[in-house]
Amino acid sequence: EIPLQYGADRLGKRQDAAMQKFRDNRLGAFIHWGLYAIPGGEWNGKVYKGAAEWLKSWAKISSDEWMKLMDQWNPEKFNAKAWAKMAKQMGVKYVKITTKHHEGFCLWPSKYSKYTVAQTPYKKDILGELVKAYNDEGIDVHFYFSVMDWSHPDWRYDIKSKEDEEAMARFFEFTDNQLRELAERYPTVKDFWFDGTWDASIKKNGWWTAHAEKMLKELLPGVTINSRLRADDYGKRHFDSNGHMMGDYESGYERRLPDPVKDLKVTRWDWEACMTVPENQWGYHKDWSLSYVKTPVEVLERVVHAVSMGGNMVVNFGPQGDGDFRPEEKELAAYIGSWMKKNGECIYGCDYAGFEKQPWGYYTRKGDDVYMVVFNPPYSRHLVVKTPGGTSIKAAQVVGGKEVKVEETARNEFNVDVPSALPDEPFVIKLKIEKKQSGKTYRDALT
Ligand SMILES: COc1ccc([C@@H]2N[C@@H](C)[C@@H](O)[C@H]2O)cc1
Repeated sequence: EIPLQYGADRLGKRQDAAMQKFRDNRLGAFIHWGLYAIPGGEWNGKVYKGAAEWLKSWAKISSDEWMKLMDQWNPEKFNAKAWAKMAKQMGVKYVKITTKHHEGFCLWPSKYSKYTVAQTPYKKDILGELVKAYNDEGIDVHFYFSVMDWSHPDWRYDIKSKEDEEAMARFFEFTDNQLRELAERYPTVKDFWFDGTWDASIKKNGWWTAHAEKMLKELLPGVTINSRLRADDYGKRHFDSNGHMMGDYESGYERRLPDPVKDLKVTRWDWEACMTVPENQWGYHKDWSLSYVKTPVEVLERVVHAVSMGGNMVVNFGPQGDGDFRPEEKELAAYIGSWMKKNGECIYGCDYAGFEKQPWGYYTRKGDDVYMVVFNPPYSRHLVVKTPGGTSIKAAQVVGGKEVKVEETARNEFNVDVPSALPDEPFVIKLKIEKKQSGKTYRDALT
Protein backbone atom coordinates (compact mmCIF):
# COMPACT_ATOMS: atom_id res chain seq x y z
CA GLU A 1 0.00 0.00 0.00
CA ILE A 2 1.17 3.53 -0.78
CA PRO A 3 1.50 5.63 2.39
CA LEU A 4 -1.15 8.37 2.25
CA GLN A 5 -1.82 11.35 4.50
CA TYR A 6 -5.23 12.18 2.96
CA GLY A 7 -6.54 8.76 1.94
CA ALA A 8 -9.37 6.67 3.40
CA ASP A 9 -9.75 7.15 7.16
CA ARG A 10 -11.47 3.79 7.64
CA LEU A 11 -11.67 0.41 5.97
CA GLY A 12 -15.06 -1.29 5.60
CA LYS A 13 -18.57 -0.07 6.28
CA ARG A 14 -19.30 2.27 9.19
CA GLN A 15 -21.31 0.32 11.76
CA ASP A 16 -22.51 3.10 14.09
CA ALA A 17 -26.20 3.92 14.61
CA ALA A 18 -26.12 7.09 12.49
CA MET A 19 -24.78 5.17 9.49
CA GLN A 20 -27.27 2.36 10.10
CA LYS A 21 -30.06 4.97 9.96
CA PHE A 22 -28.60 6.39 6.73
CA ARG A 23 -28.62 2.85 5.29
CA ASP A 24 -32.07 1.87 6.62
CA ASN A 25 -33.62 5.05 5.14
CA ARG A 26 -32.90 3.71 1.63
CA LEU A 27 -35.34 6.09 -0.19
CA GLY A 28 -34.63 9.82 -0.34
CA ALA A 29 -35.61 12.87 -2.36
CA PHE A 30 -33.35 15.56 -3.81
CA ILE A 31 -34.50 19.17 -3.86
CA HIS A 32 -32.66 21.30 -6.43
CA TRP A 33 -33.89 24.84 -5.81
CA GLY A 34 -32.08 28.09 -6.61
CA LEU A 35 -32.14 31.17 -8.84
CA TYR A 36 -32.05 28.86 -11.89
CA ALA A 37 -35.67 27.91 -11.10
CA ILE A 38 -36.79 31.42 -12.16
CA PRO A 39 -35.66 31.34 -15.84
CA GLY A 40 -36.31 27.56 -16.01
CA GLY A 41 -33.89 26.95 -18.89
CA GLU A 42 -34.81 29.98 -20.99
CA TRP A 43 -32.71 33.15 -21.43
CA ASN A 44 -33.39 36.11 -23.75
CA GLY A 45 -36.12 34.14 -25.51
CA LYS A 46 -33.90 31.10 -26.18
CA VAL A 47 -34.65 27.76 -24.52
CA TYR A 48 -31.50 25.76 -23.68
CA LYS A 49 -31.83 21.96 -23.67
CA GLY A 50 -29.03 21.42 -21.13
CA ALA A 51 -29.55 20.99 -17.41
CA ALA A 52 -31.53 24.05 -16.23
CA GLU A 53 -29.35 24.60 -13.13
CA TRP A 54 -26.44 25.13 -15.57
CA LEU A 55 -28.25 27.82 -17.62
CA LYS A 56 -25.77 30.49 -16.46
CA SER A 57 -23.07 28.43 -18.14
CA TRP A 58 -24.97 27.51 -21.33
CA ALA A 59 -26.05 31.12 -21.97
CA LYS A 60 -22.61 32.46 -20.94
CA ILE A 61 -24.08 34.87 -18.38
CA SER A 62 -21.82 36.88 -16.05
CA SER A 63 -22.29 36.35 -12.33
CA ASP A 64 -23.31 40.00 -11.85
CA GLU A 65 -26.00 39.57 -14.52
CA TRP A 66 -27.11 36.20 -13.12
CA MET A 67 -27.38 37.49 -9.56
CA LYS A 68 -29.89 40.13 -10.66
CA LEU A 69 -32.32 37.20 -10.53
CA MET A 70 -32.21 37.67 -6.74
CA ASP A 71 -34.49 40.69 -7.17
CA GLN A 72 -37.16 38.28 -8.47
CA TRP A 73 -36.72 35.67 -5.72
CA ASN A 74 -40.01 35.83 -3.86
CA PRO A 75 -41.62 32.33 -4.05
CA GLU A 76 -45.14 33.26 -3.06
CA LYS A 77 -46.36 29.66 -3.22
CA PHE A 78 -43.54 28.33 -1.04
CA ASN A 79 -44.88 26.44 1.98
CA ALA A 80 -42.32 24.35 3.85
CA LYS A 81 -45.03 22.37 5.67
CA ALA A 82 -46.67 21.45 2.36
CA TRP A 83 -43.30 20.34 0.97
CA ALA A 84 -42.73 18.18 4.04
CA LYS A 85 -46.23 16.68 3.76
CA MET A 86 -45.55 15.77 0.14
CA ALA A 87 -42.28 14.08 1.13
CA LYS A 88 -44.00 12.22 3.95
CA GLN A 89 -46.71 10.99 1.60
CA MET A 90 -44.08 9.86 -0.90
CA GLY A 91 -42.53 7.69 1.81
CA VAL A 92 -39.04 9.19 1.63
CA LYS A 93 -37.07 8.93 4.88
CA TYR A 94 -34.74 11.80 4.02
CA VAL A 95 -34.45 14.86 1.80
CA LYS A 96 -31.22 16.29 0.37
CA ILE A 97 -31.50 20.07 -0.12
CA THR A 98 -29.24 22.26 -2.26
CA THR A 99 -27.99 24.74 0.32
CA LYS A 100 -25.84 26.37 -2.38
CA HIS A 101 -25.46 25.17 -5.99
CA HIS A 102 -22.66 26.15 -8.40
CA GLU A 103 -24.32 29.59 -8.93
CA GLY A 104 -23.40 30.60 -5.36
CA PHE A 105 -26.91 31.63 -4.20
CA CYS A 106 -27.46 30.52 -0.59
CA LEU A 107 -30.87 29.30 0.64
CA TRP A 108 -29.76 30.34 4.14
CA PRO A 109 -28.78 33.88 5.34
CA SER A 110 -25.03 33.21 5.27
CA LYS A 111 -23.01 36.03 6.81
CA TYR A 112 -20.11 35.17 4.47
CA SER A 113 -21.90 36.00 1.24
CA LYS A 114 -24.07 38.78 -0.16
CA TYR A 115 -25.85 36.29 -2.43
CA THR A 116 -28.37 34.83 -0.01
CA VAL A 117 -32.12 34.72 0.64
CA ALA A 118 -31.63 37.56 3.13
CA GLN A 119 -30.83 39.90 0.23
CA THR A 120 -33.99 38.98 -1.72
CA PRO A 121 -37.58 40.21 -1.42
CA TYR A 122 -38.36 36.91 0.33
CA LYS A 123 -35.85 37.73 3.10
CA LYS A 124 -36.53 34.72 5.32
CA ASP A 125 -34.34 31.66 6.01
CA ILE A 126 -35.73 29.09 3.53
CA LEU A 127 -33.28 26.41 4.60
CA GLY A 128 -34.27 26.84 8.25
CA GLU A 129 -37.98 26.60 7.40
CA LEU A 130 -37.35 23.40 5.41
CA VAL A 131 -35.13 21.74 8.03
CA LYS A 132 -37.80 22.30 10.68
CA ALA A 133 -40.70 21.21 8.46
CA TYR A 134 -39.00 17.98 7.31
CA ASN A 135 -37.73 17.14 10.80
CA ASP A 136 -41.23 17.76 12.22
CA GLU A 137 -42.46 15.04 9.81
CA GLY A 138 -39.75 12.68 11.05
CA ILE A 139 -37.77 13.09 7.85
CA ASP A 140 -33.97 13.40 8.02
CA VAL A 141 -32.38 16.39 6.26
CA HIS A 142 -29.15 16.09 4.24
CA PHE A 143 -27.32 19.12 2.80
CA TYR A 144 -26.11 19.28 -0.80
CA PHE A 145 -23.21 21.74 -0.96
CA SER A 146 -21.36 22.78 -4.13
CA VAL A 147 -17.70 23.58 -3.42
CA MET A 148 -17.32 25.14 -6.88
CA ASP A 149 -18.90 28.60 -6.56
CA TRP A 150 -19.24 30.58 -9.79
CA SER A 151 -20.07 33.77 -7.84
CA HIS A 152 -16.92 33.88 -5.76
CA PRO A 153 -13.95 35.92 -7.08
CA ASP A 154 -11.44 33.58 -5.42
CA TRP A 155 -12.78 30.36 -7.01
CA ARG A 156 -10.24 28.81 -9.40
CA TYR A 157 -10.62 25.80 -11.74
CA ASP A 158 -6.89 25.17 -11.56
CA ILE A 159 -3.86 26.54 -9.74
CA LYS A 160 -1.21 27.83 -12.10
CA SER A 161 0.33 30.74 -10.20
CA LYS A 162 1.05 32.14 -6.76
CA GLU A 163 -2.04 34.34 -7.17
CA ASP A 164 -4.18 31.27 -7.85
CA GLU A 165 -2.75 29.63 -4.75
CA GLU A 166 -3.50 32.66 -2.59
CA ALA A 167 -7.00 33.00 -4.07
CA MET A 168 -7.82 29.34 -3.35
CA ALA A 169 -6.49 29.73 0.20
CA ARG A 170 -9.03 32.52 0.71
CA PHE A 171 -11.66 30.38 -1.04
CA PHE A 172 -11.07 27.41 1.30
CA GLU A 173 -11.40 29.72 4.31
CA PHE A 174 -14.68 31.09 2.90
CA THR A 175 -15.91 27.55 2.32
CA ASP A 176 -14.89 26.41 5.81
CA ASN A 177 -16.79 29.39 7.24
CA GLN A 178 -19.94 28.47 5.31
CA LEU A 179 -19.73 24.79 6.25
CA ARG A 180 -19.21 25.63 9.92
CA GLU A 181 -22.10 28.08 9.71
CA LEU A 182 -24.38 25.40 8.23
CA ALA A 183 -23.38 22.88 10.91
CA GLU A 184 -23.90 25.35 13.75
CA ARG A 185 -27.19 26.84 12.47
CA TYR A 186 -28.76 23.49 11.58
CA PRO A 187 -27.37 20.87 14.03
CA THR A 188 -30.05 18.29 13.10
CA VAL A 189 -28.53 17.91 9.64
CA LYS A 190 -27.47 14.27 9.13
CA ASP A 191 -25.30 14.37 6.01
CA PHE A 192 -23.29 16.59 3.69
CA TRP A 193 -23.34 15.67 0.00
CA PHE A 194 -20.55 17.58 -1.72
CA ASP A 195 -20.60 18.41 -5.42
CA GLY A 196 -18.42 20.63 -7.60
CA THR A 197 -15.19 18.94 -6.53
CA TRP A 198 -13.90 17.51 -9.84
CA ASP A 199 -11.63 20.42 -10.84
CA ALA A 200 -7.82 20.43 -10.58
CA SER A 201 -7.96 23.17 -7.93
CA ILE A 202 -9.56 20.66 -5.56
CA LYS A 203 -7.66 17.58 -6.74
CA LYS A 204 -4.41 19.42 -5.95
CA ASN A 205 -5.70 20.12 -2.43
CA GLY A 206 -6.69 16.73 -1.12
CA TRP A 207 -5.60 17.90 2.32
CA TRP A 208 -8.51 20.38 2.39
CA THR A 209 -11.08 17.71 1.51
CA ALA A 210 -9.86 15.55 4.40
CA HIS A 211 -9.89 18.61 6.68
CA ALA A 212 -13.48 19.51 5.64
CA GLU A 213 -14.70 15.99 6.49
CA LYS A 214 -12.85 16.05 9.81
CA MET A 215 -14.17 19.52 10.72
CA LEU A 216 -17.80 18.54 10.05
CA LYS A 217 -17.45 15.29 11.99
CA GLU A 218 -16.10 17.21 14.98
CA LEU A 219 -18.96 19.72 14.77
CA LEU A 220 -21.64 17.06 14.15
CA PRO A 221 -20.72 13.62 15.55
CA GLY A 222 -22.35 10.91 13.42
CA VAL A 223 -22.78 13.09 10.34
CA THR A 224 -22.19 11.22 7.06
CA ILE A 225 -20.04 12.58 4.24
CA ASN A 226 -20.12 11.45 0.59
CA SER A 227 -17.08 10.12 -1.26
CA ARG A 228 -17.35 12.87 -3.90
CA LEU A 229 -15.85 15.42 -1.48
CA ARG A 230 -12.60 13.58 -1.21
CA ALA A 231 -9.33 13.70 -3.15
CA ASP A 232 -6.23 11.97 -1.76
CA ASP A 233 -2.54 13.01 -1.75
CA TYR A 234 -2.35 12.28 -5.49
CA GLY A 235 -5.70 13.77 -6.54
CA LYS A 236 -7.46 10.38 -6.71
CA ARG A 237 -11.17 10.89 -6.02
CA HIS A 238 -13.84 8.76 -4.30
CA PHE A 239 -11.42 5.81 -3.92
CA ASP A 240 -7.86 6.59 -2.81
CA SER A 241 -4.61 5.48 -4.48
CA ASN A 242 -4.83 2.18 -2.57
CA GLY A 243 -8.39 1.56 -3.83
CA HIS A 244 -10.05 2.30 -0.49
CA MET A 245 -13.27 4.35 -0.51
CA MET A 246 -13.04 7.77 1.12
CA GLY A 247 -15.98 9.32 2.96
CA ASP A 248 -18.81 7.15 4.30
CA TYR A 249 -20.58 6.08 1.11
CA GLU A 250 -19.85 6.07 -2.59
CA SER A 251 -21.66 8.87 -4.43
CA GLY A 252 -20.66 8.26 -8.04
CA TYR A 253 -23.94 6.76 -9.32
CA GLU A 254 -25.53 9.92 -10.63
CA ARG A 255 -28.12 9.19 -13.35
CA ARG A 256 -26.73 5.65 -13.68
CA LEU A 257 -26.77 2.41 -11.66
CA PRO A 258 -24.36 -0.52 -11.13
CA ASP A 259 -25.10 -3.62 -13.24
CA PRO A 260 -26.90 -6.29 -11.12
CA VAL A 261 -24.64 -9.04 -12.53
CA LYS A 262 -21.31 -7.41 -13.43
CA ASP A 263 -21.02 -4.81 -10.65
CA LEU A 264 -21.74 -6.87 -7.52
CA LYS A 265 -18.57 -5.37 -6.00
CA VAL A 266 -20.71 -2.39 -4.84
CA THR A 267 -22.44 -4.66 -2.31
CA ARG A 268 -19.16 -4.57 -0.32
CA TRP A 269 -19.52 -0.86 0.59
CA ASP A 270 -22.25 1.70 1.28
CA TRP A 271 -23.38 3.75 -1.69
CA GLU A 272 -26.15 6.16 -2.67
CA ALA A 273 -27.41 6.83 -6.19
CA CYS A 274 -29.32 9.89 -7.33
CA MET A 275 -31.51 10.31 -10.38
CA THR A 276 -33.45 12.80 -12.47
CA VAL A 277 -36.95 12.23 -13.81
CA PRO A 278 -36.21 13.73 -17.26
CA GLU A 279 -32.97 12.54 -18.87
CA ASN A 280 -30.90 15.31 -17.27
CA GLN A 281 -32.72 18.10 -15.41
CA TRP A 282 -32.03 18.76 -11.73
CA GLY A 283 -33.24 22.35 -11.46
CA TYR A 284 -36.68 23.37 -12.73
CA HIS A 285 -36.89 23.42 -16.57
CA LYS A 286 -40.05 24.84 -18.13
CA ASP A 287 -40.07 22.39 -21.04
CA TRP A 288 -39.86 18.71 -20.08
CA SER A 289 -40.86 17.66 -23.61
CA LEU A 290 -37.23 18.16 -24.70
CA SER A 291 -36.13 14.76 -23.32
CA TYR A 292 -37.64 11.46 -22.18
CA VAL A 293 -39.50 11.75 -18.86
CA LYS A 294 -39.42 8.52 -16.85
CA THR A 295 -42.79 7.11 -15.81
CA PRO A 296 -43.42 6.55 -12.08
CA VAL A 297 -42.88 2.79 -12.58
CA GLU A 298 -39.51 3.47 -14.25
CA VAL A 299 -38.54 5.66 -11.30
CA LEU A 300 -39.72 2.97 -8.87
CA GLU A 301 -37.68 0.33 -10.71
CA ARG A 302 -34.51 2.37 -10.19
CA VAL A 303 -35.27 2.72 -6.48
CA VAL A 304 -35.69 -1.06 -6.16
CA HIS A 305 -32.60 -1.71 -8.33
CA ALA A 306 -30.45 0.38 -5.98
CA VAL A 307 -31.76 -1.25 -2.80
CA SER A 308 -31.36 -4.72 -4.38
CA MET A 309 -27.62 -4.00 -4.60
CA GLY A 310 -27.27 -2.57 -1.08
CA GLY A 311 -27.57 1.11 -2.04
CA ASN A 312 -29.83 4.12 -1.42
CA MET A 313 -31.70 6.02 -4.12
CA VAL A 314 -32.45 9.76 -4.10
CA VAL A 315 -35.16 10.86 -6.56
CA ASN A 316 -34.83 14.45 -7.75
CA PHE A 317 -37.42 17.23 -7.56
CA GLY A 318 -36.89 20.67 -9.10
CA PRO A 319 -39.40 23.07 -7.53
CA GLN A 320 -40.65 26.03 -9.61
CA GLY A 321 -39.51 29.59 -9.01
CA ASP A 322 -42.85 30.30 -7.30
CA GLY A 323 -42.24 27.58 -4.71
CA ASP A 324 -44.78 25.08 -6.03
CA PHE A 325 -44.04 21.74 -7.69
CA ARG A 326 -44.95 20.86 -11.29
CA PRO A 327 -47.87 18.41 -11.71
CA GLU A 328 -45.61 15.57 -12.97
CA GLU A 329 -43.62 15.69 -9.73
CA LYS A 330 -46.73 15.80 -7.54
CA GLU A 331 -48.11 12.76 -9.40
CA LEU A 332 -44.79 10.93 -9.09
CA ALA A 333 -44.62 11.53 -5.34
CA ALA A 334 -48.21 10.31 -4.95
CA TYR A 335 -47.61 7.14 -7.01
CA ILE A 336 -44.40 6.19 -5.22
CA GLY A 337 -46.05 6.95 -1.88
CA SER A 338 -49.07 4.73 -2.54
CA TRP A 339 -46.78 1.88 -3.65
CA MET A 340 -44.48 2.32 -0.66
CA LYS A 341 -47.50 2.29 1.69
CA LYS A 342 -48.30 -1.24 0.48
CA ASN A 343 -44.79 -2.56 -0.19
CA GLY A 344 -42.33 -0.39 1.77
CA GLU A 345 -41.17 -3.35 3.84
CA CYS A 346 -39.17 -4.54 0.80
CA ILE A 347 -37.26 -1.23 0.74
CA TYR A 348 -36.80 0.23 4.24
CA GLY A 349 -33.98 -1.46 6.16
CA CYS A 350 -33.38 -3.88 3.26
CA ASP A 351 -30.17 -4.90 1.57
CA TYR A 352 -28.62 -7.14 -1.11
CA ALA A 353 -30.14 -10.65 -0.93
CA GLY A 354 -27.27 -12.64 -2.48
CA PHE A 355 -29.62 -14.37 -4.95
CA GLU A 356 -28.79 -14.53 -8.67
CA LYS A 357 -30.55 -11.78 -10.63
CA GLN A 358 -33.59 -12.95 -12.61
CA PRO A 359 -35.37 -11.26 -15.59
CA TRP A 360 -38.63 -10.84 -13.71
CA GLY A 361 -37.22 -8.21 -11.31
CA TYR A 362 -35.11 -7.75 -8.18
CA TYR A 363 -34.53 -9.35 -4.77
CA THR A 364 -34.11 -7.44 -1.52
CA ARG A 365 -33.53 -8.91 1.91
CA LYS A 366 -34.09 -8.11 5.59
CA GLY A 367 -32.83 -10.81 7.97
CA ASP A 368 -34.41 -14.12 6.93
CA ASP A 369 -37.02 -12.43 4.75
CA VAL A 370 -36.23 -12.30 1.04
CA TYR A 371 -38.46 -10.13 -1.13
CA MET A 372 -39.10 -10.66 -4.84
CA VAL A 373 -40.03 -7.34 -6.45
CA VAL A 374 -41.65 -8.25 -9.76
CA PHE A 375 -41.60 -5.80 -12.66
CA ASN A 376 -41.77 -8.28 -15.57
CA PRO A 377 -44.12 -11.25 -14.86
CA PRO A 378 -43.33 -13.97 -17.48
CA TYR A 379 -45.78 -15.78 -19.79
CA SER A 380 -44.88 -19.04 -17.98
CA ARG A 381 -46.86 -17.60 -15.02
CA HIS A 382 -44.14 -18.68 -12.63
CA LEU A 383 -41.04 -16.91 -11.39
CA VAL A 384 -37.78 -18.85 -11.45
CA VAL A 385 -35.80 -18.52 -8.23
CA LYS A 386 -32.24 -19.88 -7.96
CA THR A 387 -31.22 -20.03 -4.32
CA PRO A 388 -27.67 -19.94 -2.94
CA GLY A 389 -26.25 -23.31 -1.86
CA GLY A 390 -27.93 -24.83 1.20
CA THR A 391 -30.85 -22.42 0.97
CA SER A 392 -34.40 -23.60 0.39
CA ILE A 393 -37.76 -21.81 0.15
CA LYS A 394 -40.29 -22.71 2.81
CA ALA A 395 -43.18 -20.48 1.71
CA ALA A 396 -44.09 -17.51 -0.46
CA GLN A 397 -46.77 -14.86 -0.01
CA VAL A 398 -47.75 -11.77 -1.95
CA VAL A 399 -47.18 -8.77 0.36
CA GLY A 400 -50.67 -7.70 1.41
CA GLY A 401 -52.09 -10.73 -0.42
CA LYS A 402 -52.28 -14.51 -0.60
CA GLU A 403 -49.80 -17.38 -0.43
CA VAL A 404 -48.48 -18.51 -3.80
CA LYS A 405 -47.35 -22.02 -4.73
CA VAL A 406 -43.62 -22.84 -4.61
CA GLU A 407 -42.30 -25.91 -6.44
CA GLU A 408 -38.74 -27.26 -6.38
CA THR A 409 -37.68 -27.92 -9.96
CA ALA A 410 -33.94 -28.69 -9.70
CA ARG A 411 -31.07 -28.30 -7.24
CA ASN A 412 -31.47 -24.84 -5.71
CA GLU A 413 -34.13 -23.98 -8.29
CA PHE A 414 -37.77 -23.24 -7.62
CA ASN A 415 -40.84 -22.03 -9.47
CA VAL A 416 -42.83 -19.43 -7.54
CA ASP A 417 -46.28 -18.89 -9.02
CA VAL A 418 -47.40 -15.41 -9.93
CA PRO A 419 -50.72 -14.43 -8.31
CA SER A 420 -53.67 -15.82 -10.30
CA ALA A 421 -55.08 -12.29 -10.66
CA LEU A 422 -52.04 -10.46 -11.98
CA PRO A 423 -51.78 -7.06 -10.26
CA ASP A 424 -51.64 -4.01 -12.57
CA GLU A 425 -48.56 -2.65 -10.87
CA PRO A 426 -45.19 -4.04 -9.74
CA PHE A 427 -45.87 -6.50 -6.90
CA VAL A 428 -43.84 -8.06 -4.10
CA ILE A 429 -43.63 -11.68 -2.96
CA LYS A 430 -42.16 -12.35 0.47
CA LEU A 431 -40.18 -15.61 0.74
CA LYS A 432 -39.65 -17.55 3.94
CA ILE A 433 -36.29 -19.18 3.36
CA GLU A 434 -34.51 -21.87 5.39
CA LYS A 435 -31.02 -23.24 5.55
CA LYS A 436 -31.16 -26.90 4.49
CA GLN A 437 -30.10 -29.20 1.71
CA SER A 438 -32.92 -30.60 -0.44
CA GLY A 439 -33.90 -34.22 0.33
CA LYS A 440 -33.96 -35.02 -3.38
CA THR A 441 -31.00 -36.05 -5.47
CA TYR A 442 -30.55 -34.33 -8.81
CA ARG A 443 -28.47 -35.73 -11.66
CA ASP A 444 -26.23 -33.24 -13.40
CA ALA A 445 -26.06 -33.56 -17.16
CA LEU A 446 -22.81 -35.08 -18.44
CA THR A 447 -21.56 -32.91 -21.29
C1 LIG B 1 -19.99 18.35 -15.53
O1 LIG B 1 -21.11 17.52 -15.37
C2 LIG B 1 -21.90 17.77 -14.27
C3 LIG B 1 -23.10 17.08 -14.15
C4 LIG B 1 -23.94 17.30 -13.07
C5 LIG B 1 -23.58 18.21 -12.09
C6 LIG B 1 -24.46 18.46 -10.92
N1 LIG B 1 -24.57 17.25 -10.07
C7 LIG B 1 -25.98 16.95 -9.91
C8 LIG B 1 -26.30 16.31 -8.58
C9 LIG B 1 -26.65 18.30 -10.11
O2 LIG B 1 -26.47 19.16 -8.98
C10 LIG B 1 -25.86 18.79 -11.32
O3 LIG B 1 -26.04 20.19 -11.55
C11 LIG B 1 -22.38 18.90 -12.21
C12 LIG B 1 -21.54 18.68 -13.28
